[in-house]
Amino acid sequence: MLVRFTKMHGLGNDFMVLDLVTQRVKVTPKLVKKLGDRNFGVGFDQLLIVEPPSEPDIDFRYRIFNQDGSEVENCGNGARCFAKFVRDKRLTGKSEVVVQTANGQMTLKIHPDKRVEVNMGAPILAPVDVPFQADQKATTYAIDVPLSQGDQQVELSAISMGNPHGVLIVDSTENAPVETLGPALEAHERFPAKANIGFMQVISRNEVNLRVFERGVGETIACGTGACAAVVAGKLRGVLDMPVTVHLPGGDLEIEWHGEGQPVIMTGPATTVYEGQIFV
Ligand SMILES: N[C@H](CCC[C@H](N)C(=O)O)C(=O)O
Repeated sequence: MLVRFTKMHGLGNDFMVLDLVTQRVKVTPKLVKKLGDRNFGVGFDQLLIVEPPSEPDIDFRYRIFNQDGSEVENCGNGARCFAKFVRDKRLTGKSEVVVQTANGQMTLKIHPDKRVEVNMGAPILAPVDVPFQADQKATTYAIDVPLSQGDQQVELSAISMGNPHGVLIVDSTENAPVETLGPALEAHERFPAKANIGFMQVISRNEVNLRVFERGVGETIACGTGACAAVVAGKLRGVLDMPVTVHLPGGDLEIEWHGEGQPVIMTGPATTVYEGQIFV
């Protein structure tokens, strides 16, 4: 069967976007891995699925699959591309849409300058809900990491933006141990659902550099939920004021968060690269 798709990216975090409002495809982890393969398929960090809503007052259902086939709860860069996609494809005439994800909902707004503002909802900080194993909620946690060169203890924040994140502060993102600590922390036993791991360098009270080792993918050149989690961690640690410019290898995001119970607001670009068709 021939299926239409759109290739998009948010700061280089790249996506295959499938409209399952006007098409029908049975999405399985096996199919996701085949489509995500950069040699044998389209190739992407995540597959984004646009579906009709299953609840009132919701415009679309937004489903996200990582390149490894795992279905996940949120994707911030993908949300901006989702907003652009449904507008460009005339699946909606609205410039502000409400989408339902696996465990929440978000509001996506397209600005006149084409940047997309996403109300990501409030961060989740209770360890049990991240999920992260800890006796009680804290701003940071000490965690022992088994590495080939011997155990290392690191300090990190554990935050959910619908999906789980661990955030470390490093002196420099340039020489941060992303390749070693990234996979070790992604699969750490204290993150029972695994986690995305952010390495944040604080440049000023309103500016950070960030690299993210993403769950189910590896290091990506941008991570929207990772940028949100990093700003939440920085504010909780008293080192950031709002708004914050987050410099990712793929470009910049503007993030704003005004404290517990408040939503995180992320603003940034969304880009369409090409339209395609593929046999599934
Ligand atoms: N790898 C993430 C999903 C994609 C997040 C990222 N691409 C973003 O922009 O937020 C996870 O397993 O939770």
